[in-house]
Amino acid sequence: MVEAKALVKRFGDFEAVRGIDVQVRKGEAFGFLGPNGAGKSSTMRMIASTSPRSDGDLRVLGMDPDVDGPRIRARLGSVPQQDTLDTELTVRQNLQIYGRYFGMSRADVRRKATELMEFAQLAERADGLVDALSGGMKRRLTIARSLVNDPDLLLLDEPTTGLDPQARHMLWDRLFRLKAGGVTLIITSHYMDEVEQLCDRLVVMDGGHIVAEGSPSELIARYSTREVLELRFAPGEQGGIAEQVAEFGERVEELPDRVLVYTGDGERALEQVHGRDVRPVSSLVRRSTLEDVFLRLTGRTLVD
Ligand SMILES: Nc1ncnc2c1ncn2[C@@H]1O[C@H](COP(=O)(O)OP(=O)(O)OP(=O)(O)O)[C@@H](O)[C@H]1O
Repeated sequence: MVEAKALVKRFGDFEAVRGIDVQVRKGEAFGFLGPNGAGKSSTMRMIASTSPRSDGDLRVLGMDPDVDGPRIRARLGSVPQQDTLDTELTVRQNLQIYGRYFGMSRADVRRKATELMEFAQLAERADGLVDALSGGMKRRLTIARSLVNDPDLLLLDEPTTGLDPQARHMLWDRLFRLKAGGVTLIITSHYMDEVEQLCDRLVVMDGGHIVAEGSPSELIARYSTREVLELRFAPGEQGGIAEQVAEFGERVEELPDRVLVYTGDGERALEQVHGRDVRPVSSLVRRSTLEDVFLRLTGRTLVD
């Protein structure tokens, strides 16, 4: 569906995307995970064929965006980071106007809008103004709108940023349905849980580069341990702790607010910590996540 080789995006002298290779296969959910500024949105805009590449090679749905931009755009759906809904129109009108824009007949547009409002769980709000919708509803409507042309490929740039947990789960559920229906999804996110839940494969991006690629479980197995023990200390008491607990894990990371011990057995490590008379104010044993992968690869956390 997408094939990029040595893809570059420059803004003046600044290289936002520094020669990345990416392949997205039909029917998969593919993620770009990275912090703000990693180059995810710039990459998405090139794939969406709304921003020209500066260098390298790019094929989307088998076509070159430089040559076939309009044909590519007619076959993909794009959900940008910021909603661009017409807030003074109703839910139904937003969908219908978009359908007309794709050249659909009035009857088709009416049918499609009804189907999409069902899908987005917005049927009850059909004739209400967009302005009155919650953030989660607006996002669902933006996704519904991007599906008007039955796209083969759906691009979602930070789909749940700013939404509360319940709204995020509802939106993930809709995305799972799309995937089950055969739509290829490309998702950018700086939330590791989002990528872990939704994506079959992902690339980790940092500073315009791809620093790792694989399925969530492959990346965790390759770059982390099964469990992590998180230790938090009273203000000013964390100094020197990392050295004291280093031998209880395969690796120890010291963050400003906690010490992380990477180990196959977190409970055992916690017993050892207590045995050493180290007294954290709180401790937590959890499984490894993509956040740990990112920390290992870059020395930084995803969300500061
Ligand atoms: N139009 C532009 N002109 C100049 N610099 C830009 C432009 N768009 C993006 N950049 C810069 O390119 C870098 C990558 O931005 P990009 O938006 O692709 O990152 P991102 O990973 O999507 O992060 P975010 O989640 O903040 O959008 C950033 O340093 C950004 O400031």
